[in-house]
Amino acid sequence: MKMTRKHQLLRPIAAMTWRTNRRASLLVTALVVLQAGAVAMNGLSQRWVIDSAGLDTMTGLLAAVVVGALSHAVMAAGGRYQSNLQSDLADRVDVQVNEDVLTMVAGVPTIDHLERPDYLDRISVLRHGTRSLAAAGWLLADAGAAAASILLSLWLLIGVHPALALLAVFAIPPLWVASRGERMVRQARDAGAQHERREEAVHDLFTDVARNKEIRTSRAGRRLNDEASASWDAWNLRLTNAELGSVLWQLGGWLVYSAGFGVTLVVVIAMAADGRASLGDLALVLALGMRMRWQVRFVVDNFLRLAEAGQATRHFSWLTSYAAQRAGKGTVAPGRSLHDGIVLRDVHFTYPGAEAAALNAIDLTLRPGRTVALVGDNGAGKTTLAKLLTGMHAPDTGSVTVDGVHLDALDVDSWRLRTSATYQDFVKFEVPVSEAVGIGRLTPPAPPEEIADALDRAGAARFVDRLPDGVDTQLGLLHEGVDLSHGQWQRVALARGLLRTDVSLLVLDEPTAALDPQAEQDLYERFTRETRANPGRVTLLVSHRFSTVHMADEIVVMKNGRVTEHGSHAELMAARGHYCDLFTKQAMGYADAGEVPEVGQALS
Ligand SMILES: Nc1ncnc2c1ncn2[C@@H]1O[C@H](COP(=O)(O)OP(=O)(O)OP(=O)(O)O)[C@@H](O)[C@H]1O
Repeated sequence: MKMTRKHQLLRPIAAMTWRTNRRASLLVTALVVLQAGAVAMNGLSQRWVIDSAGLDTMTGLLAAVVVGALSHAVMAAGGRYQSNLQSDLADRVDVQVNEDVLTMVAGVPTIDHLERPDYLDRISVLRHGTRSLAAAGWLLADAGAAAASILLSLWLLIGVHPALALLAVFAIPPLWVASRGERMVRQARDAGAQHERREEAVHDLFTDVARNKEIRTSRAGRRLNDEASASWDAWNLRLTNAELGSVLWQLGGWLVYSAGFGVTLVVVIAMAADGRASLGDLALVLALGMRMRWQVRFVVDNFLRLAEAGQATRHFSWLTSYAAQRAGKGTVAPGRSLHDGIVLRDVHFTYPGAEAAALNAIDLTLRPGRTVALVGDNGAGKTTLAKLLTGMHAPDTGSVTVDGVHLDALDVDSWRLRTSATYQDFVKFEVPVSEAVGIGRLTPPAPPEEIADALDRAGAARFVDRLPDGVDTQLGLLHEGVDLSHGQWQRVALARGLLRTDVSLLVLDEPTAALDPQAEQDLYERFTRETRANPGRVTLLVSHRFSTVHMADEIVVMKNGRVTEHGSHAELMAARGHYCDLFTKQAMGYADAGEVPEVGQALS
């Protein structure tokens, strides 16, 4: 990673630390600077003490003892106090960095980063590394102070004999091998992120009631766990090997330093023996040499931790620039009422890593005031198209425009204000019913009458009235609430999607998959009537049931990512194509079961 990028990130981290606690930040900075001088002063005082020992005057000895005591106090007590303060500050900044990461992850308008394994790996490594990232500024300051202290020590050593500067050369191998070892560990950690995610995902399977049922039935629990554990163990072995390799390299580096220090001592002892150096000089070299070993070690350790922070820093920088790149261009979405509608021109889209395109050459105009039904077999591309329209994905080529403005040029928040959607993989919010529905409002809280209206339009009012506390009933077993049937949960999700009525685009992606065909048809008829009364809105109904969408103003049939038929029910029936074929089969089936009586009329 380039230094400039690191600096770009260190600045906000430093600013966050400063904002968190100014007094503590100032105190720690002062202690860092003091520490840098204390080591050299300590060595120097030892020389003064020894050199003053033979003299008549006590003043020099006293001054040396005071300097020595002070520097020792700064190193011992100050060091501990400083590290406690630093750790406390880093903890608080960690919370802030974590929040920033989550805000960025959630703030990226598209969802590609949540579907791509390589991006998920980066986010996972970053989320595990926020603590080291938060401490990065102090690590750098400490390493800088230690480096300054080493230079000061060197200057004092050169005062004894210039050749003693060679001790600095022996400090290079430990630094160099530390960097090499760190690279090995970092690569192993990056490579293992997917195993870590997998292990976590498997553990989640065991604690989630809904998924746990399936695992128990299929008795797949042990196998899944064994597989995830095996892949985790393999990665752990690789990480342990890398860490062991790193330690061996460091051991080699320290052996070189120790040998150099030994040679230095022999030289100074020889100098003292023939009178070219005093006993004080010998004490100084001994003290500084020992301290320098400690200081180099400190720089190395900080460097290793800084490199770990660097790994998180790289991913943080990536996320920051990715989020900035993906941010809306700032054009505010056109007014609530659409005029020209939403136009897709030659839209192609392939999921990252997928071989086949999910959408292929889509040309479609969704006109305001109309309900458009999107039908097709499983995997036809219906949900993908819905996700493109709500801005979750951007087309690879082609364009999506809203009243003539390109969707990727729109301010995403303003477009989200104009859209509402219910997806087939809805969320079961375990909160009171009113909140589970009220979350659908962008500026909470939702007034009770709006919630009641949404529940009514979603066909949920009746069963909610029967709940122990009506709309105040706590949902879900997690908080000792009431669990609902899957269809009831789906109706609550639908009410959430229907809460906002001032939208330009309403996407209902199989919102009724858990309901019977008759209930689905009733709801679809209602949405179609509502949209006709709302001439500035487009409602997109996604369904794989051909028989329940015949009332829509337009029906779009999709197959293998392409639009194969498009028109009104009557037009498509007259064309006698795929739609006519499947509609007839499905409608007949339901009519035989007496579920969708209107279908008979529609067929005739
Ligand atoms: N996140 C994803 N990553 C890779 N491929 C995906 C992803 N989501 C969907 N696909 C693929 O894209 C194609 C279209 O999927 P899509 O979910 O849009 O179909 P659909 O018509 O909504 O199907 P269904 O009726 O089953 O919901 C499928 O081949 C599917 O495998």
